Amino acid sequence: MNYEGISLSKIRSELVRLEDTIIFGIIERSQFALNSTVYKPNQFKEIKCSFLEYFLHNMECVHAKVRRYTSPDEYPFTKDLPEPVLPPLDYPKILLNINPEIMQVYINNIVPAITKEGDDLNYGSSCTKDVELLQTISRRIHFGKFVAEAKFNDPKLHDKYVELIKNKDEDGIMELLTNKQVELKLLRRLKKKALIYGQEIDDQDEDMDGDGGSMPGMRLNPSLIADIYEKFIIPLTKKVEVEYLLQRLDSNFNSYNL
Ligand SMILES: O=C(O)C(=O)C[C@]1(C(=O)O)C=C[C@@H](O)C=C1
Repeated sequence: MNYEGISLSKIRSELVRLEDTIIFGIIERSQFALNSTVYKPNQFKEIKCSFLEYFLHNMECVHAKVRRYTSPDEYPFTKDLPEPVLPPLDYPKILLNINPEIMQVYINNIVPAITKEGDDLNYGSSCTKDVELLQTISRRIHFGKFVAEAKFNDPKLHDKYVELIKNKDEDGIMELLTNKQVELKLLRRLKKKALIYGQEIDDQDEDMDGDGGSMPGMRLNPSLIADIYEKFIIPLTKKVEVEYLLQRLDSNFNSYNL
């Protein structure tokens, strides 16, 4: 993906599109039990790390070979990955990967909130869904770098950001980049989307006899997605924005050319 010339409104529309992928990812993962075995090390013969890390590392090896992690919006969760077999592309390399923190939040807070406790032995299926969801959440959160660059380039705010960055004023940067109205709109939209996407649609819901029909069943609690965004996804995106901006005036910093 090429980010040159991309505006804050275009970046926000990509964040809106990613919401749909995250909601469906959550619905998909929630059909399996918590399966905590897959998140603990040394559970299976010959696998010292957790089954999820083993699964992720194997997938990321293939993706690294096809240059996935040279793209500015893709970060791996595991280390010791092979070099790409494709020639490198000329992207600025920003050293800002909060995937270790995203992984902790995912295992300790998100999975327990979206699944039922217990073990249904669907380890491979659970991890397939975990990997898809983790990658999308990570992409969404690291998009904070583009949001931050767009805000830094806003002529009305630029000088203020420069001053705050020079003073290393993290709280001031956080306050300036926060847009409560955008956050509230986002949380309202997520509740609506979760209500619609989370419905069980079956033939019996059709109101053929005109008696008003019955309420459709829900695949998840409609406020769950908004809660996850409010408690984890938005704060981590803002953390990425602050960390990006704190590096923004370093002499060796290669910014995105938005
Ligand atoms: O859209 C923005 O301005 C962002 O910075 C992104 C985001 C978010 O994570 O959705 C984060 C901080 C703002 O307060 C509003 C929304």
